[in-house]
Amino acid sequence: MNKPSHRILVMGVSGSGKSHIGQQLAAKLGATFIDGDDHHSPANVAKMASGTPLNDNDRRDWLATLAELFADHKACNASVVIACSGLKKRYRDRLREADPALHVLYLEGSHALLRERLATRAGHFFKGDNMLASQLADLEPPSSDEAVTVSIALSPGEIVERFTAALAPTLRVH
Ligand SMILES: Nc1ncnc2c1ncn2[C@@H]1O[C@H](COP(=O)(O)OP(=O)(O)O)[C@@H](O)[C@H]1O
Ligand SMILES: O=C(O)[C@H](O)[C@@H](O)[C@H](O)[C@H](O)COP(=O)(O)O
Repeated sequence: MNKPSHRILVMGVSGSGKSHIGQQLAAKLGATFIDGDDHHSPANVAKMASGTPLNDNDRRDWLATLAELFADHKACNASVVIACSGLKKRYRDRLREADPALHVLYLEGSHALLRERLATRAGHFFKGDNMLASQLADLEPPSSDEAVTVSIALSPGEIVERFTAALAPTLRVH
């Protein structure tokens, strides 16, 4: 029998720690980590770099690409963690088309703490509070049925621990 594999979405607005936590989670699970940011089109990157938030239309092809990555890993019975804002329910539904058993970790934080985290992060194309405010406006937080929600005020290690503990029965983490 194949060993179990898992597809995991780490979601939240910019600055919530998706990349940082996603990498640690993937390392703990022996999964591949993919940063959704690396799959934006040049047009999307240019738009964000100019300080303009993305809209549904801009995100459509990007989500299709990430869904394909989930599907490819599922087809190979390979575990993968993808960091992607996944702000709206329908965006997550789009990703779940690739794997109905998709696990979701939602990183929840206050506007003040998110702003602080973004202010201390260097060398990233994301621009400013205007985009953070727009992402918070777009955000449709997942219900407890859809995701494990963990506060970003906790340490990265604790966040990973809480998520893996919540999913222990299905993830078979040792
Ligand atoms: N739980 C945490 N505690 C403290 N700092 C964190 C935590 N999670 C992430 N960070 C830091 O916050 C900043 C934003 O994290 P990042 O992973 O880039 O967020 P995102 O990918 O969601 O935009 C980074 O400098 C990162 O090192
Ligand atoms: O849905 C969105 O609008 C995108 O996810 C996007 O705007 C993202 O937030 C940026 O690529 C910044 O990257 P981080 O979210 O990693 O800061």
